[in-house]
Amino acid sequence: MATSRRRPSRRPAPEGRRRPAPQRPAEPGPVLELDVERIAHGGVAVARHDGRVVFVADAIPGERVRAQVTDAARDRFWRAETLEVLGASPDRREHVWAEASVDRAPEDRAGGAEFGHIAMRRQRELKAEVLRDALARMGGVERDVEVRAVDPALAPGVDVEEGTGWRTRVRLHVDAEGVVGPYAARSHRVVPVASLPLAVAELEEIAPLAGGARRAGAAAEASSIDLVAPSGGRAELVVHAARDRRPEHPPTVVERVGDRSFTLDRGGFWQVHRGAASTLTLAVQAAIDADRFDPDAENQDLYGGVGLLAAAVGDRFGPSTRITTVEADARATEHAGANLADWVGARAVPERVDRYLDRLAGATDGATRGLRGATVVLDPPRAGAGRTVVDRLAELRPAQVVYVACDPVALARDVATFRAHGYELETLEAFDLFPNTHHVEAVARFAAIV
Ligand SMILES: C[S@@+](CC[C@H](N)C(=O)[O-])C[C@H]1O[C@@H](n2cnc3c(N)ncnc32)[C@H](O)[C@@H]1O
Repeated sequence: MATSRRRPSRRPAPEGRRRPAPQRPAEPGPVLELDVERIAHGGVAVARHDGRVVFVADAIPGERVRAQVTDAARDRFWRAETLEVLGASPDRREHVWAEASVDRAPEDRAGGAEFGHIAMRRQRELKAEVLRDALARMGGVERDVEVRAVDPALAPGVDVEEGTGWRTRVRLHVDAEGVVGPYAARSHRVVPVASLPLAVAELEEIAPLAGGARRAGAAAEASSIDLVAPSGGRAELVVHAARDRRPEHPPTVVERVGDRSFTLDRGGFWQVHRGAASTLTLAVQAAIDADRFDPDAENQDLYGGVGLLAAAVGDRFGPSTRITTVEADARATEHAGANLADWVGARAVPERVDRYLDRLAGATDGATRGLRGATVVLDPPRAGAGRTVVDRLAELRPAQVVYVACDPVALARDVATFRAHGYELETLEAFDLFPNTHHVEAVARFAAIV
């Protein structure tokens, strides 16, 4: 039922869509009472109004909510934000982050904790549902999957029960008035906050929150502040100006995973949850089928970062295991080379994965034996490996591919491409590496069946 209209707000395209449709200006619509049916990819729930799908934020399947339509520009679906919960789910709880609570006006809700109002067990069930649906709809695979909490033994200091205290990297923004905070959900408006419950304790201590920004040295020209808590060193606060260039020799930090140390640029990629690197190390090691593993084949760690997963493979199968880690970022590759230096069989190649595979496919000089019999670990960014890379990789016929995925829809698309090449999804594990958000990490194994 339509009762009122509110000011327009800019909405990002739904996550997981590879190429967003050309941006249309959001058109605010009515306030509706909605019965929420199920969860969708991207952390929003699905309801219907007059036969039209409405994606509604901050709601739980089974609830009845009063919601403001914030974008009614399309015929096919609208977007809305919960204003009031009229019939609460038994899984609704007080938000773990007061500043992200549904009790606040939607434009004042801090972003980055869009599941924080849902009981942890239900959060994981919803993530499993999204993964299952995506695999069925886009990957053509019916697969039941459980999303598992991080083992507390792998994540010291993290409150696994509450899903708090896990973020080792946080970016805060600084607006024109010098206000420091996260962006509000679904916008680029900076929201001042008094706490960062998802961050590890060391970061909460040094974060310049609730008016402390200028004290902490956020100069007038600062545009963002990065908080970094490496496991092998002190937590650091880094202030960036809008026109900062990446220094030629950026400062480095050390991360420890079991007995290993990894050096990386302070602003370089590292798995964000305090227990993520260990969880993925164990998951990748477990996913590799030892019967299909050949230590002398041209094994690959594609999208390798600073060599975390190449090390996982080597630690399982021995230091003479041949493995090439391929990474587009030259600095990360340099670190990977050094991090894996004590390994006879490891090398690091600074190249884009698509070009690297093209080169392998074209090699006719005997310099490579191709990927026949090889094991490939594939850990692409959120958009997934994509058709070009999966086509090329599958044509090179590795024995098995262990795919680490942080986006269910991108994974499901790539599943379909692998299957079209005769690779079947054999195993699938999922981990809650981003508690209180909608994100989920999956580790899948594909093997050539034809
Ligand atoms: C999800 S991270 C995984 C890194 C590493 N496996 C780890 O767990 O630490 C993805 C990595 O892929 C790199 N990357 C992004 N696009 C790439 C491309 N086209 N070719 C090679 N590497 C790429 C990024 O720089 C990033 O280090």
